[in-house]
Amino acid sequence: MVESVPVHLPELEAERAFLAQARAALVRMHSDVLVREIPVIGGEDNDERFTNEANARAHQQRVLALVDLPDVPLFFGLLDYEPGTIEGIDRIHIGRRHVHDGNGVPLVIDWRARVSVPFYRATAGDRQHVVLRRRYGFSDAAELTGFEDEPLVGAVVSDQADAFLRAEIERPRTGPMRDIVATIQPEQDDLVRAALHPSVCVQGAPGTGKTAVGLHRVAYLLYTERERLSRGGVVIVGPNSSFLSYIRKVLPALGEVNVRQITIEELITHPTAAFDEPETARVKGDARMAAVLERALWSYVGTPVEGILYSKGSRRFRVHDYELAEIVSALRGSTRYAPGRNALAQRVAHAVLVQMERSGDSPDDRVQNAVARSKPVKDLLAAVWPQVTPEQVLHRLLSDAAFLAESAQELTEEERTALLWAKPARSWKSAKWSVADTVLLDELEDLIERRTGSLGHLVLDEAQDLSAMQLRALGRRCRTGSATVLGDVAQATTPWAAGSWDQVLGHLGKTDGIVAELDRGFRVPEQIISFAARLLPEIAPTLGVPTGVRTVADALSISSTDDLSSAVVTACKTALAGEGSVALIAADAQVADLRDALTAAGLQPALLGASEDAMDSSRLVCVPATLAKGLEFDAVVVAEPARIVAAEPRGLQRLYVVLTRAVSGLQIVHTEPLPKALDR
Ligand SMILES: Nc1ncnc2c1ncn2[C@@H]1O[C@H](COP(=O)(O)OP(=O)(O)OP(=O)(O)O)[C@@H](O)[C@H]1O
Repeated sequence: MVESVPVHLPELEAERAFLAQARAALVRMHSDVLVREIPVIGGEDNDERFTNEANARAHQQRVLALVDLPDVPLFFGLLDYEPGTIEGIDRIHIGRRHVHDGNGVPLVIDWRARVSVPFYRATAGDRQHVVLRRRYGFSDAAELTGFEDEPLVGAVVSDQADAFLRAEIERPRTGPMRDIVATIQPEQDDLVRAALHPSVCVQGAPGTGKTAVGLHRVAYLLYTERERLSRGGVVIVGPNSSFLSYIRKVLPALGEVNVRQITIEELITHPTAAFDEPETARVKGDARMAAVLERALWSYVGTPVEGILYSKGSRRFRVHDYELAEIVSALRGSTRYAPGRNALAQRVAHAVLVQMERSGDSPDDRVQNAVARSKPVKDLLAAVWPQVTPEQVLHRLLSDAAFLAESAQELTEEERTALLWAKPARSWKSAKWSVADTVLLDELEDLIERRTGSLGHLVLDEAQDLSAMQLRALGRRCRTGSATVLGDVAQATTPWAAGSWDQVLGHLGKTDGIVAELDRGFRVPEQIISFAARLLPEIAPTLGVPTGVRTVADALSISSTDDLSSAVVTACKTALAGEGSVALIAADAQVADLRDALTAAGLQPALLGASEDAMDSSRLVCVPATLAKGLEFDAVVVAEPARIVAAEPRGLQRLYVVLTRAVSGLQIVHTEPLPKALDR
């Protein structure tokens, strides 16, 4: 959104009048929906209640989607088509949603519609029937301030789009992330508009627009596949609540209010009360754990050593041990654990029924069910196919070294030792589970009884940090749906990260997914990205060096000092003299002291993670390094890189994340030497 674009005034006035007309039309559309009666089906059975609730929900969402957000411009672009290309109209305004007048004549066309595509894709060489593209500038209050025309025929000025993009990227940040719908780039548009199936996986350097692409893709898919997706729903999984809070406004601004944005812990809803050492968490997240859990669970199924005797009146029916053994062995592994148990009871009952028939009876299903529930059969089940809970199996696995050794042949002895609890809880009921444990419990749950239902679409942001077992748990929730997987292997900070993107897709159960790469960095100025990229040979040697699309004068400064606090205060004051958001990022353990120093200097910094709206409430935010992922600020001050590196096993990756958060300027302040890779 460019604020001052020189334009011919009467035409600007006409555009303003059109904007006012479109706004009035949207208000009317909103009030039409508001007063429209929601159809109610009579009756109180479950189907009718479900339909009535679904209708009410759909109505509510439609009402919300039509709210005119005062600070979001209703359109951002315009296309003039060659006459006759589209029936009835040659000129379309493109906006975040569709607006029509009282007669159904479109005033603003949704950016997701097919006729809007050339706004993002047409070039002088491939005009797609477009003769002119117009881009509008708005003030922060969404007032139309100007526009810029890009003719695609005749004398073509080629750098206008770039200037517009640059202005849009550099518009000072206040509060949460905003949409990029006015300036989506062609390589991003390819991914945004990719079909629902197969799944898409995007590897991209910092600031290449992965998160933006994921969010706009969701909006696009909800537009083209609303019916299909409304059944299973769409979920976006992000790394933590600060990140989710940062992205929360993008989809509503695009008119999509019905997408859950949550962390993986919120998706796998098992309470946690324990923490793992990194090596323990790594082993628990390893794909080999799937086989370990499967073996552990099935080891509960034994071999019958004696037959059973079923009595009915004075008659006795016997099923021999070898017959039982045959039934058990046929069932073992051919179904999930719980249905296998039920099937065992039914097959044994059937064997009894066959004998009853042979002796002249004609028993029916009810008799078979009665036999399946009888004491001899129950005793058999308890002995050879006992009922188990995920908690029981995992508790035994993590506390019983012999059981673990038997179940976990694929792990090394050191890995098994890392798994065993130092002080096991007495019973599975009192066990305290860690985050990694809850994922194992989730796997066991599915081995016992298949999870039903599937999301329509799942977006995984910062997916490079997920473990194989987490990916399996996520994939189970989206068995028939598709996924958008976003990440950067150079930013993998967890010791349990699953590995290459092909492996990630494999664990997720989406082996048909396509892997694409974004390599133009929009956020970070070239000088900063090439400085941060000095770390790449150490942290991700296979990745190419990213490029920045912009250079910014004096974007990077590095100062060595004896007094960290006062140097940080000075750097933050310098940054605050500019426009937009400012972050101080430091090792988690140093944040409190530095924040005190900033407060003492009268700067009133907010603390990220302390409240939902930390990034909305103050221009200056103190950010613990472990929460910086996915975020961005106009200016960033990084304190003591060496401490950030020393704080964790993948400290260099963390530093790479931290160094790539700035849109305009990065100041590095240090007392200790910089990490070797940077200090060239
Ligand atoms: N086409 C675009 N037009 C305008 N701004 C863009 C465009 N693409 C990306 N940006 C901006 O660049 C910044 C980085 O985008 P985003 O956060 O999506 O990148 P990312 O690849 O997810 O980064 P990271 O790896 O650091 O999480 C955002 O401010 C985004 O709005």
